[in-house]
Amino acid sequence: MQRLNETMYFIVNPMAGNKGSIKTWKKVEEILKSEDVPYEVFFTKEKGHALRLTKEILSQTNQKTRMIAVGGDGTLHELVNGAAEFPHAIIGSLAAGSGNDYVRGVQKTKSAEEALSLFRDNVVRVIDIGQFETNGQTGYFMNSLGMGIDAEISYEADRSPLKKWFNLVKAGKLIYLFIFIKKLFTYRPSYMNLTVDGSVHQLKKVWFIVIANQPYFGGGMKISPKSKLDDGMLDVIAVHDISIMKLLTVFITVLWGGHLNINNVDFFSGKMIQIKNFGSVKIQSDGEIVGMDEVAVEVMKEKICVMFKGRISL
Ligand SMILES: Nc1ncnc2c1ncn2[C@@H]1O[C@H](COP(=O)(O)OP(=O)(O)OP(=O)(O)O)[C@@H](O)[C@H]1O
Repeated sequence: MQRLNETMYFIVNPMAGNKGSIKTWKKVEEILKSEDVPYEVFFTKEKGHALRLTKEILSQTNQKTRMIAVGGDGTLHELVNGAAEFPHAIIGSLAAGSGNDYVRGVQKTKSAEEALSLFRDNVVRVIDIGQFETNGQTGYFMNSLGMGIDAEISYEADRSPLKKWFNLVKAGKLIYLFIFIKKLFTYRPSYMNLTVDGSVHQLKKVWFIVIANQPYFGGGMKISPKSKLDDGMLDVIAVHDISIMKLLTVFITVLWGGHLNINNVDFFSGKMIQIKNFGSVKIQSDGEIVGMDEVAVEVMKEKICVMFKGRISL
């Protein structure tokens, strides 16, 4: 059996959570020091740096190695993409971003202290992830991939000068609500072909299609309540042919997962999924924009090892 590398590796995105990640890291570093836990820390300098650091660290060892993202789902997304081809990687996260759906839906810890104690206990499991190909690029997602208004909101929120102001008054998530309301009146739902394990669904006026590996997306919305991390399947939620008022109902009921009872909120489950949009719309993967209009997704069964608290079957 492979030995465990005693050193824990932390990759901190200093910009995550309006720089709140630094505060989280300092608190955790104090505990690590006071308890003599071996660790190394790296601070990212730009987008893409966490992925490169993860590859560099993992290529220098073949011992089982704990790689921990300190940030939000964007930082975790980079760690997963850097680690996916290294079977000795073990993934964890200290929630310090604005969404933190990975910690909410996969790792299931409620505080940094609890997460740290989980990392030290080293309770692990191997889970599925999604692999996508879009516009000639491939990558992985841990939480979900979406095409439609969700990706357009992500894109605009990240670039909005208002984000800084919402963050300053500690209401960072409100930028997404603000842009959602704006998009309700400007976004044009489009025609999409959705193929799930060979069955083609021609959908009109699609607001968005999300392919989920775990229940949560968008910072706490229970988009796919039935998703399991180890079933070798991905779940697909397609919202189409509904009025703006009904879409608002979807965005309220999704908070507890009640949206699946609404007409034209369709649910599918499959291993290979393709979406083709007729028009021009963005694609997000764990909240990061990865492409446009056409994507092929496949489940990678039991691809990655994560630290995990909770029941064994989700
Ligand atoms: N040093 C850095 N400077 C700027 N951006 C960075 C840096 N390190 C990582 N990033 C990028 O920051 C983005 C946001 O990271 P993350 O999701 O972890 O934080 P967040 O606060 O939850 O952000 P958001 O509210 O945008 O989701 C990611 O796209 C990541 O690649």
